[in-house]
Amino acid sequence: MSMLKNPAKKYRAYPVLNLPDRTWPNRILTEAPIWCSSDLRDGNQSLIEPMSPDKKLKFFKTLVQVGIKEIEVGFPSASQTDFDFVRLLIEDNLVPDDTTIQVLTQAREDLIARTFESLQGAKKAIVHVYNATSPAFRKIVFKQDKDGTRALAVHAAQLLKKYAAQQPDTDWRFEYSPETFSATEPEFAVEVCNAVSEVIQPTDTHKLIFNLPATVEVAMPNVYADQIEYFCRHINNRDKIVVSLHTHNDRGTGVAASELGLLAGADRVEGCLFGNGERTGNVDLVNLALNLYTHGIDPKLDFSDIDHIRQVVEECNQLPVHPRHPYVGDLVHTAFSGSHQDAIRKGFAQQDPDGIWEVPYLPIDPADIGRSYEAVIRVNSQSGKGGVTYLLEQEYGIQMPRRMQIEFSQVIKEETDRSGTEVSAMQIYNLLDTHYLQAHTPYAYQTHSLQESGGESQLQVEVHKNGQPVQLQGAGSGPIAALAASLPEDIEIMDYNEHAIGSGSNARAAAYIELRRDGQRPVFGVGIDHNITTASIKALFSALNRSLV
Ligand SMILES: CC(=O)SCCNC(=O)CCNC(=O)[C@H](O)C(C)(C)COP(=O)(O)OP(=O)(O)OC[C@H]1O[C@@H](n2cnc3c(N)ncnc32)[C@H](O)[C@@H]1OP(=O)(O)O
Ligand SMILES: CC(C)C(=O)C(=O)O
Repeated sequence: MSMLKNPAKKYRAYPVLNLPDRTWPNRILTEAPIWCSSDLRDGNQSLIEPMSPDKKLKFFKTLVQVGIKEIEVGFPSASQTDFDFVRLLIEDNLVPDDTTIQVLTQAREDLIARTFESLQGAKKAIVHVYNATSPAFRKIVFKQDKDGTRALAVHAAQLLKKYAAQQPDTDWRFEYSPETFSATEPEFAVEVCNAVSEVIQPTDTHKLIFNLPATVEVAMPNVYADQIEYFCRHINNRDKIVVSLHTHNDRGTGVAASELGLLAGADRVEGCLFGNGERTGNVDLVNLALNLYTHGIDPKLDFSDIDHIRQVVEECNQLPVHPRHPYVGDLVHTAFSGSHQDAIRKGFAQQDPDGIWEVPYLPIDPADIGRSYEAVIRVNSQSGKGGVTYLLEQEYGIQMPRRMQIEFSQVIKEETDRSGTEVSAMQIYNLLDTHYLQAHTPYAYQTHSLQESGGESQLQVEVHKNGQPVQLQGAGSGPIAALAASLPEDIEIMDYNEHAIGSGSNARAAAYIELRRDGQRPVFGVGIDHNITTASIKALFSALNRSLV
C-alpha cells in the first residue's frame, strides 16, 4: 500500500455551502466568547489513562482559577469514576457560585436517567445530550433515516424536561449537540435543532445551547464558518439560543475554524487547554484566548502563570506540551537566529513600557504570561552579535561597543561551530574572560601609580613581561595616553568606552579599548575593575596582548 497517484479515487472534498452573501469575512472579533472547558470529558476520554479523581479535581480547580465558568466535568452515566466525581463536586460544595458544571450523555433514557441521578442536589447544571446527524452516521452507526435521527433528538429533549422536572431545586440548562454537525446537511442540522428547541422552549434567562461540533474536522475553516453563519441565520428564536462551537483539529485548523466560527456569529466555544482531546485534539482554549489578548481584547481568562497551568495539565493528562506549541511551548519565545536576536534586542531597548507592544518577532510580551526574558534569546551557531551582546548585557551588565560586538561574536561563532551546540550566558562570559580579561601575555599588569598636574598625567606601571618584572613610565594628556607613551610598541588608540557595572559600593568599571599596533588590524581589549583607571590600563594591556598573539 502506498499513497494513491489519484487520491480522487478514494477521497473527495467536503462540499462548500452556497452562501454568496456570507457576512463573516467582513467582521472582526471584539469580545471574548463564553468559554466551556471540555478537558474533563472530551479531553479525558481521549487519554491513554483517564484521570484519577484526584487529578480531575486538581484540573477542575485549575480551570476555575483560570476563570472558566462552564466546565464539562464528565460523562457520569458512562463510568462510576465520572459519576462519583460529579457527586464529589456537589456533596463537597466544590463548585463556585459563578461556575456551572456540565455533563454529557447519549440520547438514551437509561443514560439520561443516570445522568440526572448524578446531579442530585446541584445548585445548577447544564445537561448536554448528543446524537450524530450526518449521513455517514445515519447510515453506518444508527441505521436510521432523517426522521429517525430527528425523533431520537426530540425524544432526548423530552427526557431532559421530564427528569429535570423531577429535580426542581436545581437550576437546569440544556445543551444539544448534533454530533458531526460539520458533516451534516446544514438544513437538516437546523431542522433537528429547531425540533429540539420546540420541546425545550428556551427563554431569555434559560437559553438553549446548540453546540455545533466539527466532530472530525472535514473541511477548511471557511467552510465551517459558512455552516455556522447559515445556522445562526436559520435557527428559530436565535435570541434564546447560545450557538456554541466545538472544533477538533484533524486538518490542523481547529483554532482557525473556531475563530471564523465566532466571526460567523457563534457565542460560545468548547475546547481544552493546550488542545488535548480526541485524535489531534479539541480546539486549544489557551491559544484562542491569547490570540484575542494579543489583539487587545480581554479574553476573560487568566494565563498570568502559564507555565504552572501547563505543569498541571501535563501532570493530569500525562501528555507533554510540544516545545513549539503556541504561547506556551518551551521554545516559542526564543530566538536563536542572528537577525531575529538583533531585532528583538533593539525592540526591547526601544519598547515604551506603557505603550503598544512592538518587539519584533514576539507577538506577546512573555512577562504577561509569567515567562521571564531569559529564554528569549539563546545562542548557537545560527546566532549573531545581537544575541551574544544581549545575554552579556542582561546577565553580566556588560555593554560592549558595537565594533567589539562584531569582533567578539566571531569568538563565539568559532566555539558554536566547533561544538555544534548552544552556548549559555555563562559560557559566553567565560569565553570573554579567556579571550579578553585573561589576556595576560606578554604583559601582565601588576600595579600602577598616577600623578596628575597641569592637565598632564604621569603614570608608572609595574608589569610582568613574559614573567619578568618591568617598570613602565610615561606622560600624556590622560592615563591612557601616558601608558601608550610608556610602551615600546607603536600603538594607536582607535576607540575608548567605559561604563559602570552595578551600583553602590559593589560597582565596578568596565573599559574597552580598541588599538592598532604597527598599522595592523585593530583589536579590542577589555578591563574590569573597581577602579576606573585600573580598568582602562587592564583594557589597554588586554588589547595589546591580543594584538601580539
Ligand atoms: C464525539 C464524542 O466525543 S461523543 C462522546 C463519546 N464519549 C464516550 O463514548 C465515552 C463514554 N462512553 C461509554 O462509556 C459508553 O460508550 C457508554 C457507557 C456511553 C455506552 O456504552 P454501551 O451501552 O456499551 O454502548 P456503546 O459504547 O457500544 O455505544 C454504541 C451504541 O450506542 C448508540 N449510540 C451512540 N451514540 C449515541 C447517542 N448519542 N445517542 C443514542 N445512542 C447512541 C449506538 O448506536 C450503539 O447502539 P447499538 O448498540 O444499538 O448499535
Ligand atoms: C459530543 C460532541 C459535542 C463531541 O464531543 C464532538 O462531536 O466532538
